[in-house]
Amino acid sequence: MSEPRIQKVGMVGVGSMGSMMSLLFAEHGYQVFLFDIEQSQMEKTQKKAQDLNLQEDVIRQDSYSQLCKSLSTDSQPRLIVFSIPHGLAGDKCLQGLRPSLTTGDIILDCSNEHYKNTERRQEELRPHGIFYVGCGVSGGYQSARAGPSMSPGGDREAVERILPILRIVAAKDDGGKPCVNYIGPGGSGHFVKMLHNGIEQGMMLVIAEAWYILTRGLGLSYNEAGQVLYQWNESPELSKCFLIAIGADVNQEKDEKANHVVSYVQDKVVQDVDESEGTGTWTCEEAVRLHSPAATIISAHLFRCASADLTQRMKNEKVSKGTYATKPLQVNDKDSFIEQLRMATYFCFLLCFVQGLNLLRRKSQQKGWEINYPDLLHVWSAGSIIRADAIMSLLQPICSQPRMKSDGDDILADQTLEKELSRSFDSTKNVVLKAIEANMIIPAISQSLEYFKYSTRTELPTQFMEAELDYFGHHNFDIRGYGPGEAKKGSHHHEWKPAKGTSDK
Ligand SMILES: NC(=O)C1=CN([C@@H]2O[C@H](COP(=O)(O)OP(=O)(O)OC[C@H]3O[C@@H](n4cnc5c(N)ncnc54)[C@H](OP(=O)(O)O)[C@@H]3O)[C@@H](O)[C@H]2O)C=CC1
Ligand SMILES: O=C(CO)[C@H](O)[C@H](O)COP(=O)(O)O
Repeated sequence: MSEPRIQKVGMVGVGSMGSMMSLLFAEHGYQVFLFDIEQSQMEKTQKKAQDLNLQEDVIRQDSYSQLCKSLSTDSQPRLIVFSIPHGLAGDKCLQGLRPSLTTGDIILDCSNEHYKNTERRQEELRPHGIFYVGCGVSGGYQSARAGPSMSPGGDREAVERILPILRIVAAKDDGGKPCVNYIGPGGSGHFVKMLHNGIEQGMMLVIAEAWYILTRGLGLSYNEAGQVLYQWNESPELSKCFLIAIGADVNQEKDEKANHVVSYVQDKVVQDVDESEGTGTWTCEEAVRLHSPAATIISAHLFRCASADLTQRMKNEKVSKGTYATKPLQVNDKDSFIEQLRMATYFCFLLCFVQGLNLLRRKSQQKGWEINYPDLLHVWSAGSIIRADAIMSLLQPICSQPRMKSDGDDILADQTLEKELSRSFDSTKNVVLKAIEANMIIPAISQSLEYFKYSTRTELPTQFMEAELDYFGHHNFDIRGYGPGEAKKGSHHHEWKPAKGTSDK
């Protein structure tokens, strides 16, 4: 006998994302019961539902228990979707819901939650037969309304039960295939979304630096910079790249007084330092813990943190008296430099994905998640913030190789990818050279270049560092010429300078 079809959805948290998802579910024929600790959010959502003639199906609730009662039918399961801040909010929601939850109920947490919280909650609820699915949702509030990219992870049986609904509401690729797939057990769905946001941060800084070079370095007007980005978005390497497409819009947008909106946006990103969002910080923590050199992603995160404290930057600038101020870029041929900048953007975007996927592979191996990478790339191929048609098409076959599943080489060892990176390498190098001459701010572009160089070379300055480590710390080293050896303590020590009063150690 087939499972009874879920017809009602509980939505906890109806802010930017939750309100739009409520309308999305309602539009697809589900009855949606809302609960938010902020009354005004429920009112606003109901108002929007009314405007869309969906008021019958978007119903406000006064408590967690009322919500659960309204969702009850003769046939299980009940589905409750979360779209709330990370951490404590999720625990409070569960505390409120817990007395009303019964066997078979499914919580679908569509918030950006730390995967360890997800796994803790799964453990707590599992003995009671209650399922907790951690689901990444990407695409911002516009996609939450039109159909987001979704990455659910947790108990397979529970995910299979709700996949039919998710397939209805999720973004669709050009062939109409829903951008939602089962990611894996435990907290893998939320981990994957965290990583998506890490890649997103890297890409966002790369494009922000390119914008800075175009406008501050080459002196393009916002309209002209917008035109360049529109063209890039149609170019073979960067085709249909969401962050470039919206970057073009951002440059063109004017307010009612015909001023460019972007011209008065303060230059600081604050959600990492006020901790309203955690995914960037968590990605960096994971990269460090997993010894995975996600250089572009980490540099983007640190840069955002530095940007947030404008007061301090102002003080620092006063001390340096503007000595390091940005200067116009010196280039002979503007158009050909813009083309080099486009290729540099491509180079760095590719490396954001490489760093993210390599990190995920390490985590997947550690946790035994067995992530299906082609399926994951498909999830990100429409609706998501990091969607980028040409890059996804390039990565799909690379990520389909069996080595992605085993403890094999990293993605950088792939020939096809190497071809793409090597043909954009010189452009990137020239952009870095010119930008540095002009005191441009390019942490993501320069770190991408450095990451690529040190990841693909066999002779590194660590030769000297390892010698110094052995000099003062007796840390040992491997001998050159005898193969790479393993990533563990070498067998050789040289007595560079015996400690006081000793002739040997
Ligand atoms: N905005 C975006 O583009 C995206 C956001 N996300 C994630 O989705 C989640 C929601 O984001 P967003 O909609 O932007 O956030 P909002 O702050 O706009 O909405 C969250 C809502 O949840 C409410 N809330 C907090 N605690 C509880 C609780 N215990 N019970 C019921 N409601 C509660 C909040 O109320 P109050 O304001 O009073 O705290 C608020 O109204 C976050 O985890 C975010 O990281 C994911 C993808 C994209
Ligand atoms: O999850 C998101 C997009 O995918 C949200 O938009 C989130 O707010 C992005 O913020 P951050 O870059 O700080 O993680």
